[in-house]
Amino acid sequence: MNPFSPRPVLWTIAGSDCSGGAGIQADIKTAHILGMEVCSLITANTVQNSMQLFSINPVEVDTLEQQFDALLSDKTPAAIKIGMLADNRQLRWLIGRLRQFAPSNKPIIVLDPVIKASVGGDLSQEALDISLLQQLMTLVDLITPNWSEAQYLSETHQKDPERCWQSLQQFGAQALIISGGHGDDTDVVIDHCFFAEQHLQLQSTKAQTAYGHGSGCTLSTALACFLAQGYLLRDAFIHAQAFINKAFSLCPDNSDYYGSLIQPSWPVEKTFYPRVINPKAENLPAFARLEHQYLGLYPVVDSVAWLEKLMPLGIKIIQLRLKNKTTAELKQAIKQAVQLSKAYPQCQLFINDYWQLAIEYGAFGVHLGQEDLQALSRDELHKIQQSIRLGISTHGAYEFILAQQIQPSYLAIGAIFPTQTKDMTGQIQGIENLRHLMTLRDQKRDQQQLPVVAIGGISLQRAASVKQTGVDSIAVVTAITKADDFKKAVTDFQQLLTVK
Ligand SMILES: Cc1ncc(COP(=O)(O)OP(=O)(O)O)c(N)n1
Ligand SMILES: Cc1ncsc1CCOP(=O)(O)O
Ligand SMILES: [Mg+2]
Repeated sequence: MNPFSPRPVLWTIAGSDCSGGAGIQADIKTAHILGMEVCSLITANTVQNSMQLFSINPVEVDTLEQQFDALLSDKTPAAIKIGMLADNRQLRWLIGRLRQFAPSNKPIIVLDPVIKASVGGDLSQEALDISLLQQLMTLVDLITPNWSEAQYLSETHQKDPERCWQSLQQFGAQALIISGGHGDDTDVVIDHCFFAEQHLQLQSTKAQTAYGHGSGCTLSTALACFLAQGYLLRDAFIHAQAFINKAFSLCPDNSDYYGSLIQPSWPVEKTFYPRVINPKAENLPAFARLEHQYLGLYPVVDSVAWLEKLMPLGIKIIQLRLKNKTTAELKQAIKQAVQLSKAYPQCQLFINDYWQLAIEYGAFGVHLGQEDLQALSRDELHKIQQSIRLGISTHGAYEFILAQQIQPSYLAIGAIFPTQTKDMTGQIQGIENLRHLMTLRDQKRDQQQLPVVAIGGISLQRAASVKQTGVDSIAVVTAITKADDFKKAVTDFQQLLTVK
């Protein structure tokens, strides 16, 4: 992060915890360390310590109203995190204010519906009206209750994540993250993330420490920060969980003293990232390896004619990416491509999308995207594993970690830069993110690391900065197919990629 570039603004609307661990104090520490500028609207000035909540002391709605107006004119929020609300007057006021945001300039809003203090005791002066809470829920992008709050809000009273989500969705919630940190006796913690039809689950090792005061507020604020910085929800989910895991790792083991969470730094190291729960990949053998770890230039082309022009140029990996073709055209092209590749044994031919045809005609491998993978059954994935190599597209940390668990032959990360070739809205990674993803690569298996390919908007000028991140290959479409002189473009890329 460049310390001189303006930081996006986060507003936290929450209570002050005079003991410093939770509430506004946790939010400010978290948002600051995650690169945000923080503004605070304090709903109550609580009196509490590590053992007990003594009093709440709500702030007048009129003060909150003045603060809201004062900030709106010069500290426009990229995100608002809502924590403790002290009474129904505050709740009603906030619903009214959030409704005034026009859809075009509405900030990301994350609601942490804190109802009980972790030291015990209700955090509201009066019981918050459940129907008002449910109205508030419809105005936010994400809610982050713990288990007891999720059951209360969803009126399910069961520890069943799917049922909680179904019920909250009916009340109008758009996305839900239930952190599994509270309650269970097992050594692992499962966190659930729901949005639309998706249910993502992350598994972490349970922290052996009593230092957890403020973990709920920290998680919720970290999520708001990552979302404000443009991460998709699935990536905000996994980064925020890694951030919390690292925070717990900094706290003393098995301490009797009930202390506050220690907010760590970002970016977070691989060891703190959770496992993605993915039954399809469970106990699947690793896919066959590529023949070279270092691959260099990886042209992705849309015809056999291009393969004919490029294969003789000393390329080690190439892809046939056919779109909008009839079955007959696909069969003919894939068959010809495989025949052609026999004359260039050093060149590993991948077929995009059409795994059955790639297997049928004996291609070296197949490249599949996330949607293709989701459509596959476990048996089909196993069949591909038995027959051919597999490359997988990933777009961000969640998919990168998920795809590594499948142990494919290589992984692609994209789009690194904006591209004209494919609609990648919301999925542009940038160099910094690519660099961080490279640190999340698994340990070597039999002396070899999983090869990583970068793709998307990579020109010759941009290739040097991509190479510096440590990727094993750079995949390009237009930098070759739209070059004035494709042979020169190939040579230039190859030179740049082979120089140490
Ligand atoms: C090397 C490489 N990386 C990514 C892709 C994209 O694959 P996918 O996500 O399946 O999208 P389509 O290419 O099918 O549009 C790729 N083809 N190659
Ligand atoms: C297929 C694909 N997948 C992610 S970006 C991309 C297109 C890459 O094309 P270009 O190199 O022209 O940007
Ligand atoms: Mg595809």
